[in-house]
Amino acid sequence: MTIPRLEIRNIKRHFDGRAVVDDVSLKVMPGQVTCLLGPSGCGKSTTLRIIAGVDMQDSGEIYVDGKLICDTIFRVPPEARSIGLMFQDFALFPHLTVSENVAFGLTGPKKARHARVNELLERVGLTHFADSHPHQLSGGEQQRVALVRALAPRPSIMLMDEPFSGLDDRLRDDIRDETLAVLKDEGTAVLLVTHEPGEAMRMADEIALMRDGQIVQQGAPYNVYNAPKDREAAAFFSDVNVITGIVEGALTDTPFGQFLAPGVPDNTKVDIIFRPQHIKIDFDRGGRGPEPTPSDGVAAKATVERARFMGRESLVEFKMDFDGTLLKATVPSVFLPQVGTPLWLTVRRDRCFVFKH
Ligand SMILES: Nc1ncnc2c1ncn2[C@@H]1O[C@H](COP(=O)(O)OP(=O)(O)OP(=O)(O)O)[C@@H](O)[C@H]1O
Repeated sequence: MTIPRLEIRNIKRHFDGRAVVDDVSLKVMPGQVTCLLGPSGCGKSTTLRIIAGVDMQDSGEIYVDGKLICDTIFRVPPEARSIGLMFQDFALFPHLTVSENVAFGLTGPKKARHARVNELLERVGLTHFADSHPHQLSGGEQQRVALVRALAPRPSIMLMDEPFSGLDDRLRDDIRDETLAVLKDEGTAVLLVTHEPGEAMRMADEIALMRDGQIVQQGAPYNVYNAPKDREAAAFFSDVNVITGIVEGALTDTPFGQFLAPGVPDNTKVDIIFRPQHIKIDFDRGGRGPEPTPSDGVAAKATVERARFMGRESLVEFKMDFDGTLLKATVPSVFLPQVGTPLWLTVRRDRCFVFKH
């Protein structure tokens, strides 16, 4: 088995008696990008600061390549951890040129340092800015300099805290993709903190979803998105629709047909959760609606409440005939039915999640 490049075990950190990081364990494999994803204040940055060595855990251990680098007694100092850091306010040194910034953390013979700086500037297309000063560069260019400055000493691990949040939207996706390509070229293990699910989905090999100081779910983006652990985990990634039902014999009846609720006791209230893109819309057919199908179950009648064009897709809001529940459906491209139009909805049953209420 490959040894993780970075492993933290049972890290805890309290501030004013409150567990801000509450027993967090995590592994990052060589060449892998793991995103620590969660809402503001859930303890992501504190976890990162502890790994970087700028904050200290109350208990727990940190290992690099299987070797202990920090517990509560033994502590390798931050500068000896072979960890690169990149934070939102990545402050380049204003009085140094771009190449001097990149060369800053390098040691060894001058020729080798020079070659490394040139190689990295070429890699991110900034060779022509080598002798410029940071203020002469755009935000995106400065961000790329910060990236290669952090990577110059070939850290085996990179810790990144919301590194793209200072960039404007149009730039961000390109910079993310380029950053990812450079990190993969270098084979660095990356732990990236973000509160944006889209960023995590785009960058991560593995997502660790964090809430209230704990990792609640961890896995490949596809799995975390398509098999959320609970309602909150589902709702962190997109809008969700919720209908409720009562369990009887491990099944719950809904206007969309029956759903399995394995292991849930009788008379328990459950939520059936599904994303707006997993609703299918069909015509009224004189009030009959479509026939049931094995994959989509039964159709339920609804009336259009509102329809908006969002660019890539249209968002249609429905009021369900059965109990007035409001559901949201997204449809690729343009679909703008009149308010009040009766339509029939089915849901992708394999994309529905049943959780206890
Ligand atoms: N030095 C400190 N002293 C007291 N409380 C702190 C300290 N550092 C962090 N906290 C608190 O710990 C909690 C978690 O902070 P942290 O910065 O780790 O969260 P986060 O998930 O990274 O959120 P954000 O994305 O907003 O930075 C917050 O409530 C914060 O106020």
